[in-house]
Amino acid sequence: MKIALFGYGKMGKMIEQIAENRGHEIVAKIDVDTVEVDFSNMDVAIDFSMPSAAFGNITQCFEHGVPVISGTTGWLQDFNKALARCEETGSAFIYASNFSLGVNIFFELNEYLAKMMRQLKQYNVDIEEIHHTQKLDSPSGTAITLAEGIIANTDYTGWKLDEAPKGEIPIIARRIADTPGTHTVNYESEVDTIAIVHTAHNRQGFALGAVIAAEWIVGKKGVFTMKDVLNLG
Ligand SMILES: NC(=O)C1=CN([C@@H]2O[C@H](COP(=O)(O)OP(=O)(O)OC[C@H]3O[C@@H](n4cnc5c(N)ncnc54)[C@H](OP(=O)(O)O)[C@@H]3O)[C@@H](O)[C@H]2O)C=CC1
Ligand SMILES: O=C(O)C1=N[C@H](C(=O)O)C[C@H](O)C1
Repeated sequence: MKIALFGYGKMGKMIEQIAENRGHEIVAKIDVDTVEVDFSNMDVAIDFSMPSAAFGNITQCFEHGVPVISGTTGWLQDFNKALARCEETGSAFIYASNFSLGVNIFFELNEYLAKMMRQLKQYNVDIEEIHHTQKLDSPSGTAITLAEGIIANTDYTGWKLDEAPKGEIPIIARRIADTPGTHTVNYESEVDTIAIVHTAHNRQGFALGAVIAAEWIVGKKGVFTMKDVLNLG
């Protein structure tokens, strides 16, 4: 498979290694300085770039009929517009705030736990995410997906960074050098705490998930999620 990498930073480089080990060819490494892109020579694009660049990269690929795997976080204000462009152009798209198998299982666990906690008003929930200090967006995309999973299954109506009013979920974002990504969902009562935690030890899980999604999407049309790719839920 011919893969174009939009964004050749920490994740782009890790995806290159894993894709080549699985027999794929990297045909383009598109970065902030790239002047011209040859869209005719790629089977699939994988975008791990920057919040300000993701929407433009993704929609350019759609215009050229190239399916897109998007891992960039922090651009969700344009998400619905991207979905509409995908449908209009007859292209194919997967966005995931986190491509690792472990986190996608964690997302399922989070929703299952939220359903059980719905009636237990003595517990208050919060989410903590810890990432490396180069991270541009806050809270993390993964923390937002976790919050959305709780909101869909309880009476919580929204989330806020740091302090949140009653009925909304506080998300605490910490930045610590060299931390690939740790997410905790905490239910606190006066008598105890129930916590679920996912800790990434490195970036390999994110990159492998993105390459597996790219292998899966070629030849398909429409908007999909990692649940489709991994047959979860
Ligand atoms: N969904 C998931 O599983 C995961 C998502 N992520 C997300 O992926 C994104 C990238 O993460 P990471 O690799 O760590 O970040 P890096 O900062 O290491 O890499 C981002 C790269 O994008 C480049 N870039 C800037 N502008 C453009 C542009 N217009 N087109 C293409 N590339 C551009 C940057 O170039 P330059 O440095 O020259 O500006 C840089 O090389 C982040 O949003 C992060 O949150 C990260 C890990 C897992
Ligand atoms: O920027 C990162 O590094 C990561 N970003 C994603 C996010 O915002 O959730 C996924 C992962 O946690 C690493």
